[in-house]
Amino acid sequence: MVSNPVSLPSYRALEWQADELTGSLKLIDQTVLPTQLKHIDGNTVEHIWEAIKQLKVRGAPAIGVAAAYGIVVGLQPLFQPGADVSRGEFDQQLAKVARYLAESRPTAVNLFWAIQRMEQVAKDHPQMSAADLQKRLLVEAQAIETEDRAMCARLGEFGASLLPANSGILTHCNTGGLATAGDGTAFAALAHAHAAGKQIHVYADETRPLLQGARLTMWELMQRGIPCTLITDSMAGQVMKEGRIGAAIVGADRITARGDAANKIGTYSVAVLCHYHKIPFYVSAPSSTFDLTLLEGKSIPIEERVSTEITHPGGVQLAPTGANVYNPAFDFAPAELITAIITEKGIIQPVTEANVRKVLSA
Ligand SMILES: CSC[C@@H](O)[C@@H](O)C(=O)COP(=O)(O)O
Repeated sequence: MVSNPVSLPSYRALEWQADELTGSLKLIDQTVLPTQLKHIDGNTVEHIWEAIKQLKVRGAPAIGVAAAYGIVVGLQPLFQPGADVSRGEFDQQLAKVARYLAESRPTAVNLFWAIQRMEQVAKDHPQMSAADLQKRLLVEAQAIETEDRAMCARLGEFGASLLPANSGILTHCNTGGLATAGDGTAFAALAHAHAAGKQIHVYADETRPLLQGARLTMWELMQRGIPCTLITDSMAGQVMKEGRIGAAIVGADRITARGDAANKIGTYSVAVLCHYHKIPFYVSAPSSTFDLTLLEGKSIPIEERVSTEITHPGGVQLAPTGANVYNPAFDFAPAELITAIITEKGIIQPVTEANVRKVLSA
């Protein structure tokens, strides 16, 4: 195992900021990166909902952390100076805010996992006053954030141990510090392998249509001094055929009990290409990304996004007015195409239902 310590990125996708009475969630607006490093202030639950919906904050783990803080922010309006908030009133607002946030995006299960975890705190403390419970919920949101950071570090260590040295590594979408509270999932493996002197060179798919690879992963790789090259999604097969790629590693938004892994659209193509070229295809995700209530990838809800993301990239019209568009934001790689799934609890290999359940229950 590679256990070289890796420093965290200097930028933080999300940061809780609080004065004595209220707090808000400071977010990097990821829609304007890399040309602008701009922050937004998530000081209402509507702001946070919008930020998730519009991908200002994105990436499965980061969405979960943002939703946890979103619950705290959504309950704050109850506590006006002098207000005596009853527990009934508090529970009603909690349910409302939880339902609202759950409607922001459908695929990343970390969103629902974090919301349920926050709601469970209230269920576990039926006698607690509203004011104390509000404080306790903030502690829970902070714990979700801290745990995510620790999970990223483990994913980085485990992932780096699998990556071949002196090799090109292909990645898709963005799985770094911008997508998590820490160093990332798949990205953490790249950062750890680089820090350990493995001499890797990262090939980043641009990741159509919203270009998380070109805009965000390239920005993060360059910020961290990791050697990297940008390619379009359609070049992945060619760079593999040229022998430039020793492994591919991606993140996930939801992984089923049998190990089918949903991730950004285009991931399935990468998995198929890896299979054809006999290149290991790794998925890296924390346990909060697993949905053991689902067996097969085809049951994962796939978000469909607006057609203008394809017809008008960056606001510039590219397709004829009125063109029919299909815009699924995710696909899934079936377990059979995944060499191993890296989790903070260990490496799942081969990817079978029995192994998924065994590693996750460790
Ligand atoms: C650590 S992030 C893993 C995934 O969430 C990531 O690969 C991805 O697909 C993100 O999609 P996005 O639509 O940008 O939220």
